[in-house]
Amino acid sequence: MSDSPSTPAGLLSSITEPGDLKRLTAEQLILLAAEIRDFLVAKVSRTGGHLGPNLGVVEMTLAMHRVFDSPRDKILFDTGHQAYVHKIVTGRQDGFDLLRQRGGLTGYPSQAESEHDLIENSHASTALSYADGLAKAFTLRGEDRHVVAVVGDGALTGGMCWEALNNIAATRNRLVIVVNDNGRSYAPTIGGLADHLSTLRLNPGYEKVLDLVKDALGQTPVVGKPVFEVLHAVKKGIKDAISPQPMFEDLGLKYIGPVDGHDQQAMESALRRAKGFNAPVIVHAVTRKGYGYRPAEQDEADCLHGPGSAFDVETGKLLAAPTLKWTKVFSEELVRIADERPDIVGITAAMAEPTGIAALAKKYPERTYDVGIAEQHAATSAAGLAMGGLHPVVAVYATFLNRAFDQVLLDVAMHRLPVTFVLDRAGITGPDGPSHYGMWDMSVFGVVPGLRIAAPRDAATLREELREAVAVDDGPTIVRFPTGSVAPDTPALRRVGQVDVLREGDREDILLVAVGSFVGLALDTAERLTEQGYGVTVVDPRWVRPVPIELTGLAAQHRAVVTLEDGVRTGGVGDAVASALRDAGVATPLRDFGVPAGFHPHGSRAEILTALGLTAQDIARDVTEWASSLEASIPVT
Ligand SMILES: Cc1ncc(C[n+]2csc(CCOP(=O)(O)OP(=O)(O)O)c2C)c(N)n1
Ligand SMILES: CC(=O)[C@@H](O)[C@H](O)COP(=O)(O)O
Ligand SMILES: [Mg+2]
Repeated sequence: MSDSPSTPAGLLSSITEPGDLKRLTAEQLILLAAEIRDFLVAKVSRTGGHLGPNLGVVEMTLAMHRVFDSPRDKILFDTGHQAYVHKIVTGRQDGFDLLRQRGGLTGYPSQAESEHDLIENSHASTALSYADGLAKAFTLRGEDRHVVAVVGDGALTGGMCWEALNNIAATRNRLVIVVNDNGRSYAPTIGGLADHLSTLRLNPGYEKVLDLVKDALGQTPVVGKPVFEVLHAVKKGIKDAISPQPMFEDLGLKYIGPVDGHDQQAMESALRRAKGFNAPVIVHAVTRKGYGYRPAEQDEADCLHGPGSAFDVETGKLLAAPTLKWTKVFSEELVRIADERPDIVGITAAMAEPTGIAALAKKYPERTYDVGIAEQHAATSAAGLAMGGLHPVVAVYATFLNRAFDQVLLDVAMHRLPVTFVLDRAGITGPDGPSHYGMWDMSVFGVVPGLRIAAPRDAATLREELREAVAVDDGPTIVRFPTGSVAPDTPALRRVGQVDVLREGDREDILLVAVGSFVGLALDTAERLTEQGYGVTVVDPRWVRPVPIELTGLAAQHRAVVTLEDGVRTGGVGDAVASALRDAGVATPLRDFGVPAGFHPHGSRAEILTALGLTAQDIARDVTEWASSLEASIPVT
């Protein structure tokens, strides 16, 4: 960047690396922040993405990159959805036209994109643990490098943060924790911690008062120790009077704040002081989610946390016509069930609106619990609720239940407790990338003794299987469905025990077992196989783990079995069906189709499934090739 920065209009285009920020004047930084906000709104309004969180961290991110030296110093983002500004100032402005699209920028930090990025996992409450380890490594290797971790007030409600803080407080490593306190996850952040932070947040920045005192004292001739003692006494008095924050200091952590996170100079001053401590320190920044863009600031639901697609810049409203979403079908049925069943209670992990629990909270606030971003606690708290005679419905995104496996296994299932986990965004989701794919549950939780998993294929079976799930009183259940618009209802021709027969061929050549949202794919595949001359039966087991025993009988009547699931193949439903056939002595050959175990790049759900060969055309081709290899056992007329 030239020594004399370009005209204000082109400031942003002149920023190609963090070093370019260090030459800007205070006035230019204000102009740059405005340009960045315009850039964020312009780009995200076309692609969708996490607008609210990123509008709230503009000054903070600029300050971090001016005070610290990335990538030598490491700046970590908890959850990572608020790293767009970081990407903008680290040479990736051009990539925002393809944000969250296949082949384009990811919506989270990405090591493949930049040496400035580290944490790629979009699951909350991990950054402080990474930071603890990284800071220890720098210290042990004798490297004079700082670690900065940005953690939101929502993420701070996650237990891992407190495990990390407990360890960090026992070190003297160079670690600056920036608490980005905007008072919200999606909705206002809940719990005692949130209340404590708001106590701090609502008091005037005692740091400002302190600076004023310092300035005043500074005019007198420096008298050394007595001045420091006076200053310290004043600071203690101010602290106790204005912003008691023993929580962090009792942990042994230095605390700076609350600081106005939109005051560039104040943020830089706080970060420079924190950097100078050369020890763990918390900088408590108070920000506003959606800051600087009225539709986001005024969005009471979630400050335009993450519009999923293009929206109108004037209003912030999505441009796409609304469709019936799986979540809404669940939400409405849950309220109907709650009307009939006073023992039904709902639990959300800081995602009441996105998971549909909000409707229950609206009608039965006393029977709905937001536990914060705390899925492990949600599962075991649900176990407690069940021990108390209630039937909890825990609604989370499928991917986030991964972290509560032990709780589901031993706190819920081992006690045979009636808890229903409703997993939204199950299967391949898309734009949020691999740490958001809900592809593991049917495999991981499929091994839990006594746990039953339902995978509805449409709205009618979601309602039916949700009711069946909450009727189970001797163990946990999972009901899982994908992101997006609900599939059209596919009525069954008949039901064999638990299993719905959806299509019958003129011969019993191939039994196609379709799991949940893959029923449509299975029916399309069946049509293609029929054109090849095969007789194809399509069935939906509905309850997929444990495998319904009727499948073994149906398999024995056919020459081949094919399974299709929107979940990881390894240990998935296909493997479970194969195991059941072996146990039943049914020798019918089986071919399973599912998501290969791996971290598949982001894109649209359709693009990713196509790339994985999970299309009717690809599957029919593969099945035909496979069947011909079996030849004698599957004659084609
Ligand atoms: C384990 C986990 N649960 C839920 C989510 C979904 N989620 C994404 S961002 C978010 C809110 C984060 O709030 P906060 O940490 O305060 O960051 P902010 O968006 O306010 O900047 C949630 C719940 C997640 N990413 N990870
Ligand atoms: C960062 C995060 O975990 C959520 O904000 C997620 O991006 C939301 O996904 P949906 O858009 O599917 O609700
Ligand atoms: Mg927040």
